[in-house]
Amino acid sequence: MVHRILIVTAVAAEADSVSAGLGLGDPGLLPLPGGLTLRRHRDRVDVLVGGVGPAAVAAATGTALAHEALTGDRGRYGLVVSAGIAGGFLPAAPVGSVVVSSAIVAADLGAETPDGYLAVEELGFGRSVHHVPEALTDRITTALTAGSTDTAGPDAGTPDAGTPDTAAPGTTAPPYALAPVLTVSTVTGTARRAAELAERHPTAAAEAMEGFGVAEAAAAHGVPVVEIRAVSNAVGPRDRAAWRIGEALGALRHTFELLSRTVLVEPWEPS
Ligand SMILES: O=C(O)c1cccc(C(=O)CC[C@H]2O[C@@H](n3cnc4c(=O)[nH]cnc43)[C@H](O)[C@@H]2O)c1
Repeated sequence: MVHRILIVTAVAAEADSVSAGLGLGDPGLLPLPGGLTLRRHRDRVDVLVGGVGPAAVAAATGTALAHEALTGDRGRYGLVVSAGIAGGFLPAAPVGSVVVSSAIVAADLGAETPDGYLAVEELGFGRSVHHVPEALTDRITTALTAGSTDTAGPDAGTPDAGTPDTAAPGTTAPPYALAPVLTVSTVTGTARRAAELAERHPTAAAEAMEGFGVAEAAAAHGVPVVEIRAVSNAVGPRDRAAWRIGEALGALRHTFELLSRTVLVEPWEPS
């Protein structure tokens, strides 16, 4: 049996981009407890607006996962995806590019001490990292690379391919990076904080506010999880006017267009 896929975003604009990219037509609307609504596409892919921040989205994702487990005809979801826009660390993730998570990291779940930051593991409880199965990221990056070479020539699809043109669907595919994505409860707004995070997580390519919450809920239900983010702004000194939300939403849509031809048609199932 092929399990459904659950894609969770923070806000409706992100869900609209994902849904448009899927190209599966108008979804059916399925009310869930807690005032949530699942957008069900062709009985295969569910898109959920889960709210901003790790706590809201963990509650929403947990509700959807429990609902499927208790009332669904397929037992459980086969895959959960945390999707949306994000801040990007330069040079790995310029505005308009996409980051596929190799790991989902709670970057502020721990304790400050006079000697520096301690993650929860170092405090003796909990976890701050979810590793994403390589078999899953391989399938995703293969699809994105194929999409890039289809439409944009040999350099597209590599992390250092540079800032793409505005990502209108059907034109240049966004370049991507495969790297850890950080989850923060507070958007980084200073160069000092950005440098702290980069020092602690030198391979991270993006920060957003939901991935770890989605991952905790997915892990509690034994479902694999990946985070896919389109970069709207650089991580650094706050400049909200510089956020390129339209460009990022276009890249998000294009990414799901590419995935819907492959990964989301033949869903990855853990062995
Ligand atoms: O105003 C709009 O039209 C609009 C459309 C789509 C999304 C938004 C958001 O504000 C989404 C908030 C969401 O974005 C993530 N995000 C984006 N950049 C960063 C960042 O630098 N650091 C942390 N998070 C970021 C985050 O996941 C928020 O949930 C507005």
